Amino acid sequence: MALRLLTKHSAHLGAADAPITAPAGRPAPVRGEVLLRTRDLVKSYPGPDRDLPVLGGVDLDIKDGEIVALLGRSGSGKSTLLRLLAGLVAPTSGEVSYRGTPLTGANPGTAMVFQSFALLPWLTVQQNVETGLEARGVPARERAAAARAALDRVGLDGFESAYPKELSGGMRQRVGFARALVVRPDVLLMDEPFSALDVLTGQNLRGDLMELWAAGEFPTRAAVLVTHNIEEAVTMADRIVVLGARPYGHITAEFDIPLAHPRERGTPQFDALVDAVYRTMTGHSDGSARTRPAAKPGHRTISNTPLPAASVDGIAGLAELLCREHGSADLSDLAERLGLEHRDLLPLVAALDLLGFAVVDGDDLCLTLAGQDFATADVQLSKEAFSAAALGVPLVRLIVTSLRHSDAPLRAGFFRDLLAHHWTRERAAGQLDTATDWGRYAELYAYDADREEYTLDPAAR
Ligand SMILES: Nc1ncnc2c1ncn2[C@@H]1O[C@H](COP(=O)(O)OP(=O)(O)OP(=O)(O)O)[C@@H](O)[C@H]1O
Repeated sequence: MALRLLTKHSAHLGAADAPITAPAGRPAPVRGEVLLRTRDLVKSYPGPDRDLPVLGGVDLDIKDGEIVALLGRSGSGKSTLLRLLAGLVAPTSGEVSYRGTPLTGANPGTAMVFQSFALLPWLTVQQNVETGLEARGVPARERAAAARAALDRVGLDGFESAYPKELSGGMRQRVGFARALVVRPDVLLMDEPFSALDVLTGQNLRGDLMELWAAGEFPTRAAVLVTHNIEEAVTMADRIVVLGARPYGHITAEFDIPLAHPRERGTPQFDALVDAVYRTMTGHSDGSARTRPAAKPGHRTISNTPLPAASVDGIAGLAELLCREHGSADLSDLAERLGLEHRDLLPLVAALDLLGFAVVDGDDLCLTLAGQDFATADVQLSKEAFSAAALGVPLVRLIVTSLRHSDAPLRAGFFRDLLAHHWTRERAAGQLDTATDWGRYAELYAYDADREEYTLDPAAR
């Protein structure tokens, strides 16, 4: 379903159909003017015994005319930053301002599109779109016309009286976009808006939106997109901001994307940008002129070495694949051949790197000798290679040494609490799951899931 470009085809002529000029009461647009600004933005959430930092000292400007993509590993604070820009959560310290005025509540210049669509199931499509305007006190008649126009704009003319459950995922997200665009926000904030859609539906919606944007018919002045998908970011954004997670969310790199729209995957410039961003996100960038590489980790501790969500099976699968590729492979090629997104490979690549089984060299992932042993030796030797590597991982080592100093089994809660000094409960639990899987396979310790207890394997004494 293609979006209709209202100014050319619409039968409805309401407030939302007007050509894009400054809405009444707003200053006239100035290309490049800073619309949103954060300075030294810090956000922490309360932890069990101290505050857990999520974002530390973020300085970001969103300017008139640009689409900015926020990329970063899970937990780097992308969604938190978006919610701070929307004024939906308050900073712990530092400032968010809209057109020079510090926010004290919800940002009047933004509207949000959510991954989960967030439609109200008991309201019709038309009523869902009107909610945004209702909250801003727009009179009923004007509201109805603007909502119809916004629905037409996103290709949903004729679905006004349908309920969300009657629509496909792609159509529901079109309603999500109509609801945000109907208020003609200065800055549209999008939190992984395509990731709940199947690939083709997402591609179609993305293409339609970019068509409107390129034609200057998008009723917003700027947009911020949170995504995990590097190709999506390179397709849509004028600028990509990469957030790093250690020890808390901060900007590690920025990339300008100077390509004209529509952008084609597979062109050398497009692929080079995807690779450069990918290298930065995996922490192995020699970088573009604007890239600041992440600080080198020093001594490894549980606070600076989070475990990726990678199972032994997944790690072995990737190592075996590399063996079949004669020990190394171009990561972009590999992801494409496997039909994966770049991000799907990231935890496995991080795990191979952490275990010393592979190194990232430029665009290539290369097995080390230890990695070859792990992938090719018989089961016992492969386990031994894994066990030796796992003992170099701080959390696994902590569990083993704690058990060696204890005569009795140790509770998982003990390690969760230690991790919770540095990570949120959710991330601590995820890391402990990985450490459990790795240590069990390595025959370092056993884990009783019912009792939530670790016991040292006799061989590891
Ligand atoms: N309301 C909250 N209370 C406590 N911790 C929170 C809250 N919201 C987010 N966090 C924590 O802040 C960290 C950053 O979360 P956020 O959702 O912003 O990251 P993200 O980069 O968007 O992650 P993802 O890509 O997985 O969505 C996470 O560790 C998360 O558990």
